[in-house]
Amino acid sequence: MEGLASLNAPFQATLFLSSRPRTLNPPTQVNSFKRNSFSTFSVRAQVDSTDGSAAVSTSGESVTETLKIKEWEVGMLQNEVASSQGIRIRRRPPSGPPLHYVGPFQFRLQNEGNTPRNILEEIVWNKDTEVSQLKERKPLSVLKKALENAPPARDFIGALRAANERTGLPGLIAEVKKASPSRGILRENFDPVEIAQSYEKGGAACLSVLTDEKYFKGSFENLEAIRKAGVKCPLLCKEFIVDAWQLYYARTKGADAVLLIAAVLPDLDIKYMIKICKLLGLTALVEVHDEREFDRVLSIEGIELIGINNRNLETFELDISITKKLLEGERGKIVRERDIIMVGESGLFTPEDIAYVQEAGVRAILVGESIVKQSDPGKGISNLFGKDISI
Ligand SMILES: O=P(O)(O)OC[C@@H](O)[C@@H](O)c1c[nH]c2ccccc12
Repeated sequence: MEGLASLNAPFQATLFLSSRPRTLNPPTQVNSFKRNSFSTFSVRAQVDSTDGSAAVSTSGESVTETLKIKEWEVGMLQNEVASSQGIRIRRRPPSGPPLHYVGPFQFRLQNEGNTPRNILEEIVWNKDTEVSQLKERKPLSVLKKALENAPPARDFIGALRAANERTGLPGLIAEVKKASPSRGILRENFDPVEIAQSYEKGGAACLSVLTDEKYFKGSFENLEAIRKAGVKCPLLCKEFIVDAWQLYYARTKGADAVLLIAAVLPDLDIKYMIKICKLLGLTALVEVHDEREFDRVLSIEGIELIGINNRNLETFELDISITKKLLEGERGKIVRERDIIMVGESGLFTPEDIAYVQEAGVRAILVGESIVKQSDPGKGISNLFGKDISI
């Protein structure tokens, strides 16, 4: 039978036999964990079983178990809300997939519901775990104190507008990027501060610094070091934000802007996070990849900066005509009327690419691979634009 991979019965069995009341079992139907088949029936089944457990349990472990089941229920309901907004990326329930029992054996079935369906989902699930661990070490109260010593936030959008006006070309957000899951290692000899300084000299308006370690080989140390080295370009913290705590964390590390990905965050989360960004002086770059995400984001009040990612983060497919397609017609008109700055992201390599996305309506671009791979990244900027934009 497929999926009995993580059967860890012998060890768990002792635990189970010694203290676990049988009535604590979460619903055993495997399908109930699948987002789309999460039926009212299965909710009721869990509630019944947890109620039952409360009645019989006196031990601490039972209470923990009950809480875990409740957390799991909330996680599933959050996924339902996200799904209704067309978000395909599911959030992992905080306590992980439910356990199943056969006699004294306890195991987890690997199935569609508890295995990430694509790389973006895997990254987000991993980030959820990572953030909950970091949060324990640095609770919000600690971060709020640390904010007092954070360097002041700088005007990210102002820098992009100024560069666009000065050069007549899209303002450049140059990305300090060592690797990516789709391209592997981009640069072996990677000195983040040197790269950042070279970008600044080459005429970048802002910088983007990847902070995800596991998939992009980035770090918050890189962000902090670049800020501390005196680089004047405002800094985007390029992270997978799943929790408002990360906004505070990014600010304490010297970020001036953060990325919010519409494929990951439901509308309410984006609205809430934009409010917190404003409180902290952070600029939010909200990223979209298709019409539905773009429409959702356009309906949110206070949006000033939207990125169109030409790369699909679920499949890695790259197509720069996405920027053009999304800015055609009514959406482009709304953007111009509201003076929203659009950023063309990913897959830009040549002066022709730049001209193409500029023609489509972007006033800024976000570029990593094509410039970070050059031995002199600052010169890479001149190659990208077909001219020196530092003067
Ligand atoms: O290296 P490229 O193709 O020039 O892409 C840069 C940037 O757009 C890309 O890194 C990116 C855009 N949105 C993201 C979200 C997460 C991780 C990475 C990204």
